[in-house]
Amino acid sequence: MDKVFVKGLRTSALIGVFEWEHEQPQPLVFDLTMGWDQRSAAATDELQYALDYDAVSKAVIALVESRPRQLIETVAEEVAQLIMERFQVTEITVSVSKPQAVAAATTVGVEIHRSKS
Ligand SMILES: Nc1nc2c(c(=O)[nH]1)N=C([C@H](O)[C@@H](O)CO)CN2
Repeated sequence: MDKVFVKGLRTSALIGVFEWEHEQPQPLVFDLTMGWDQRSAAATDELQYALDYDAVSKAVIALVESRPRQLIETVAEEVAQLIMERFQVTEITVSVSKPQAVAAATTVGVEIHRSKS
């Protein structure tokens, strides 16, 4: 299937298992790859037939910054479910990186893939 992607989407989140992590926001960075048939958008040249990556990005930032969570797995799943429901996406890969989590690593994170069969 065709894809629409968003890479390196920066958010500021209260995220982590430690108490201080719920007081001090830290960056979470998202890579999203979404299945989307591009033919209608290409044939009409109209945004209404495209998966609007700007609207997707704003929705992800609003969701991530809406409340504290412990695990990045939780936020990855919530992002996948939100995009699938709100934007009628049937297939998505969500990668979440937490660059300040492990001092010795450039970044750490999780990646999930969800699809509606
Ligand atoms: N698989 C995960 N491992 C860990 C997480 C997480 O969200 N998923 N979180 C932490 C802590 O919050 C850590 O980031 C603090 O540095 C540890 N392991």
